[in-house]
Amino acid sequence: MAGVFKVFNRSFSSSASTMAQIKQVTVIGSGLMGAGIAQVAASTGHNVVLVDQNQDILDKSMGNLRKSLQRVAKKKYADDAAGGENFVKDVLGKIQTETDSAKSVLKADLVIEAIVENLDVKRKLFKQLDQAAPQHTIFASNTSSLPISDIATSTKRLDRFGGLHYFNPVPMMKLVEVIRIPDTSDDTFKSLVEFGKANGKVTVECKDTPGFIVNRLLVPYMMESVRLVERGDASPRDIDTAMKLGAGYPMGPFELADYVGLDTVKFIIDGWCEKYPDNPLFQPSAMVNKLVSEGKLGMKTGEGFYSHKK
Ligand SMILES: C[C@H](O)CC(=O)SCCNC(=O)CCNC(=O)[C@H](O)C(C)(C)COP(=O)(O)OP(=O)(O)OC[C@H]1O[C@@H](n2cnc3c(N)ncnc32)[C@H](O)[C@@H]1OP(=O)(O)O
Ligand SMILES: NC(=O)c1ccc[n+]([C@@H]2O[C@H](COP(=O)([O-])OP(=O)(O)OC[C@H]3O[C@@H](n4cnc5c(N)ncnc54)[C@H](O)[C@@H]3O)[C@@H](O)[C@H]2O)c1
Repeated sequence: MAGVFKVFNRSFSSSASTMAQIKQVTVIGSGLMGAGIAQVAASTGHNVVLVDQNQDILDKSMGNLRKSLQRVAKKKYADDAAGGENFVKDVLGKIQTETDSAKSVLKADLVIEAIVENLDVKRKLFKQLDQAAPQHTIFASNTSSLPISDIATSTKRLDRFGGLHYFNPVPMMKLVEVIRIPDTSDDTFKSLVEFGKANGKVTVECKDTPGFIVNRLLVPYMMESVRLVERGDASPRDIDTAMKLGAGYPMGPFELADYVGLDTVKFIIDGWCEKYPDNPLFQPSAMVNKLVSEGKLGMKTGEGFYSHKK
């Protein structure tokens, strides 16, 4: 057993460290995850540039971000409304928006990518960023399921590349998975761990393997739940009730799939099935495919396994 744990017990020499302190963060993609990451980074004192494809998307994201911040403030400053308002104002003041991704990284210590789960699109983005960003800038992807190495090889900074995997909703979920590829330097890895901690999160380390820790367990569980329904064994509602009351999960698998986004779930399972076609845990589902083809992506479109229309 000792050998199994060996890789995770590396010791780092702090005296030789050139570990960068991360102050300026660029978050690319202002969707569900990017907006949450920007919110948490700014709430913990970092200056953030939030990037998306156009200003309309960014304006909508900033609106969602403000609402989320107000929810946090309501709790944090329960008896101090003015303090809560100042908190929201201060955090928003630390976030700039930008539509030009090359320009957005000019001063960045760290770039966190949270765009669509598509390898070619991510590689194209990082190749462009690699030419624009300063030498010291660390790159990280928030990918749910793609190999970090496959994304990193689009750049010439493999030693300054890693994975930072946050969870949805970012302001509430306490975990960040930190992924290193064989070329990630100790200093880069340490900086990523420190950044996760500076965000107020608990960090865990995992090798660059499909789904890292959480999704490697969670996604097959969600797909197996769908297969229960496809076989006619139980309804989504009953499965959700069973897993909440019988296993203590905060959401059942169908509520969670709608929350994560069925498009994201489909991207993940299709990608793994293509790469590992013989793994029975990585098989796609006709039911998920149909919902996605109908544009029923879960909470973000108002309908998925459930209707979320108000
Ligand atoms: C696929 C990817 O790669 C990986 C993933 O991300 S997998 C998904 C991981 N996430 C999960 O498993 C989430 C499971 N669900 C949960 O933990 C909980 O249901 C939850 C934290 C989302 C919501 O909590 P819950 O008690 O069920 O609901 P709710 O009453 O709406 O929220 C409780 C409090 O959480 C806070 N909250 C929830 N969402 C928030 C957000 N987006 N921003 C700020 N605060 C939020 C609020 O303070 C809220 O209190 P409020 O109602 O007074 O505003
Ligand atoms: N949804 C989740 O629960 C979850 C959790 C952890 C990780 N992730 C991962 O995070 C990433 C983002 O997921 P999401 O759920 O936030 O997606 P999303 O669809 O909500 O947001 C993606 C955003 O990226 C923008 N975008 C796309 N291409 C871009 C480009 N070239 N430049 C700038 N912006 C671009 C889109 O306009 C969109 O606003 C994915 O890799 C996903 O797998 C998702």
